[in-house]
Amino acid sequence: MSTVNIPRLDLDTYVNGDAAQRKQFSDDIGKAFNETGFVTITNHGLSKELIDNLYKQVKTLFALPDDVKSKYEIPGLAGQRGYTGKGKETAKGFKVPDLKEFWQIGQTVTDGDPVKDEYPANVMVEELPEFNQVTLEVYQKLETAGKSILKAIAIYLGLDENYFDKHVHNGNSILRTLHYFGIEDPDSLPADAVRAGAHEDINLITLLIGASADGLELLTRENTWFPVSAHGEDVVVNVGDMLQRLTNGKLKSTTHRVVNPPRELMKNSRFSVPFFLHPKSDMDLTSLPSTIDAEHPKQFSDMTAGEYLDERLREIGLKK
Ligand SMILES: O=C(O)CCC(=O)C(=O)O
Ligand SMILES: [Fe+2]
Repeated sequence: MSTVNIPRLDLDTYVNGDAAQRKQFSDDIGKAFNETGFVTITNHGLSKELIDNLYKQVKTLFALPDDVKSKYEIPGLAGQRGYTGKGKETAKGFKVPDLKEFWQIGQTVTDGDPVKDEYPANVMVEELPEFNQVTLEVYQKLETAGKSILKAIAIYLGLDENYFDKHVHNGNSILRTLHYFGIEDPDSLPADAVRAGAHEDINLITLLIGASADGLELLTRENTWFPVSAHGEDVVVNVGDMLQRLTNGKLKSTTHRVVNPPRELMKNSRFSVPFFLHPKSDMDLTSLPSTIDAEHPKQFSDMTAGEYLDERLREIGLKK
């Protein structure tokens, strides 16, 4: 039997709870991140209206003609802002690109902040002012939820509750709106073409809206695929490689993928919106000494978040 512990946790019990509720949340998320690397979260601060409007905007964006979208595909940005077209991202170790197109929004930093010059400006969709406005609001709300989750994780790790704050303040996080496009003729595809090939996320944690649509699966410790499904507006949260490195593998960056639907449903699109919570590039990802002992020898080389991101963007074909 596979050990698949994906608890459904109420973030409000951490943010506004009493000491016992906060401790319970932190224990529960820590345990799940140690076993399976995934939880689902309720009361994350995004209303149903906001999520519905987000999806409305995302569908409108991807329905724009390809020549309009490609005007927002900006060379030199490694897909980190604006549009990335079909066939551009290939999961590490795969030959055939994923069956998706996406749009990425990054951090908004006020003038005068030292990281201002590190980040490219966001790309605005001229045709859809509401897309720009709604995605900015979603970015900020998911960032706030993510910061609270990192506080609970810090406590689980025996660190100061505010350990992550200075690293994620003005961090290099990305909101990705994703379209897995419909395929009219599945026979035209290479045999191994999938919506999203098996991969691990690069960042600290990922908050995903939209796993209510089928397709997302995680790889269990027994090497079997297990479907991840969220209720309604719940947000799925998983550990990324940066947090796994920092904790010497105590928190698991679990491999996941998005499978193709049955053949007769291949013509239907799927949309999803992950928020990849990144620290600033100068965060040291060297494993915490408390996570290294005789039973758990050091697994990873010492790197900063910026060095690690650069290496990974090259591996997935976004950076040349
Ligand atoms: O579309 C999904 O459900 C998951 C997307 C994902 O894993 C990713 O973009 O890293
Ligand atoms: Fe992912």
